[in-house]
Amino acid sequence: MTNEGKITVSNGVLNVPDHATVPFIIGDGTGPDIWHAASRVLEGAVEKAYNGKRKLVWKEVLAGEKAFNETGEWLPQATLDTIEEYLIAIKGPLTTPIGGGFRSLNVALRQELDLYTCLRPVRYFEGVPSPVKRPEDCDMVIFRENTEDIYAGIEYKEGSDEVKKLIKFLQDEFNVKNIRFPETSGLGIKPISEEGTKRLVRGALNYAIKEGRKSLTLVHKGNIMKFTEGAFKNWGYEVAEEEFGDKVFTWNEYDRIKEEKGTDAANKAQSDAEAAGKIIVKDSIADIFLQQILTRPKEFDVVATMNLNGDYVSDALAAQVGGIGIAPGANINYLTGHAIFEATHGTAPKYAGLDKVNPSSVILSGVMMLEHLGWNEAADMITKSIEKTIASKVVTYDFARLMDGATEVKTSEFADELIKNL
Ligand SMILES: NC(=O)C1=CN([C@@H]2O[C@H](COP(=O)(O)OP(=O)(O)OC[C@H]3O[C@@H](n4cnc5c(N)ncnc54)[C@H](OP(=O)(O)O)[C@@H]3O)[C@@H](O)[C@H]2O)C=CC1
Ligand SMILES: O=C(O)CCC(=O)C(=O)O
Ligand SMILES: [Mg+2]
Repeated sequence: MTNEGKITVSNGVLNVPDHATVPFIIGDGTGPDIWHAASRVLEGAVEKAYNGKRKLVWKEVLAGEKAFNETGEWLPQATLDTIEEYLIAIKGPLTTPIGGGFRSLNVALRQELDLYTCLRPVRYFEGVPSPVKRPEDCDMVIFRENTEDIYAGIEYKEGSDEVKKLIKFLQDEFNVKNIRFPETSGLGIKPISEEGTKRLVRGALNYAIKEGRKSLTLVHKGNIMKFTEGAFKNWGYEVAEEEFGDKVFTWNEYDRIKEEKGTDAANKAQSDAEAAGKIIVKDSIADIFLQQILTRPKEFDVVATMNLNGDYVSDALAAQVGGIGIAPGANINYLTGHAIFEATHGTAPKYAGLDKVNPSSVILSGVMMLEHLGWNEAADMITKSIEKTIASKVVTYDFARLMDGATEVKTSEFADELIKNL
């Protein structure tokens, strides 16, 4: 009898039936174009890898425009309940209006399900056009905090009663004098907590150890935002030293040794730690980090940062390895086992319905999902097929416009080619 149904978790271990039901959100804009291509590739790989023994059974759940048109709600409770129940889901991008209107549904999904890690690996596929000379030097994994920061949505519109009250409170109670134009300011609040930081950095360090990575960089703007971004840095070092002991060597430790015994001793301690395979935990201020990932990418490996920095860094790093068309991701709660896999890019509305954009980001998010389920044979098959297809220069518009001698194909044709090359 076929083992089918829900993916469950017990004692932190996933129990994946052979026919695993996976909820999906089709997404807005280019979402349907990409989803139809990606789902075929994922199904094809699972079929081929396991001769039909294993199967992904899709279960559609609604969010975004489709949900609004069918139910009058942008993010129905039923969608949250189903993902909560089925544990693992995959989604296309969802539109968020700018400067007003409803708040991001993508962010809401992460917050409602407490998917506190946004995991975005950035690696180069041979042959992909890139703006840098050695894109293969960029091999990083971003751990972006996914539930806090200014994404919490605590912000007040210029001129509103709330903003007037809050500004008056800050002026009267805290003697705040440097709101430059108090009559016409909007205000946003940036919560960053010890728990939020530590669970993110803990996940990043567990990942770095499991995957044999060399370093973890805490990216922050703690010189300016001392009690939010600066605290993130301090808590990050704290969790590394208190919970990971001799598996890590931190720049805090380096500074302590330098102060006590001098620079040579500190340098030796770091190189001994590297030779012993310890994870070097360091930090970088966000502005110089953005320069150094371009000029010296080999120095960075796993990266842990807050929500807004992580958003910017994700798209910047994606550019280095060929762009947002090939930038996968996952939103994960390592404690409950819940995860939603999704591309880094958005809905690219100008291309909606044209069967044009690159489906690789969602396909590679699916590869991450297969790996998460332990279906590594199917995952590897897709990765190899992407490598082979790009090497043959059969690509979508985004790569074709930057490649000599490329054959430009549509989204659906690229999926056909991937399936052929499985
Ligand atoms: N997680 C999510 O669901 C996300 C949702 N969004 C939302 O998406 C909407 C549009 O956002 P926007 O800032 O324009 O960013 P997008 O990522 O949607 O698109 C920006 C540009 O990136 C390129 N691009 C995007 N997707 C692909 C793809 N699959 N293949 C090839 N190129 C691609 C296109 O570049 P070119 O023009 O050069 O061809 C496109 O014009 C907004 O409402 C935003 O809030 C944004 C990010 C994430
Ligand atoms: O939610 C959105 O609309 C944008 C989200 C985003 O840019 C991201 O998650 O990278
Ligand atoms: Mg983004």
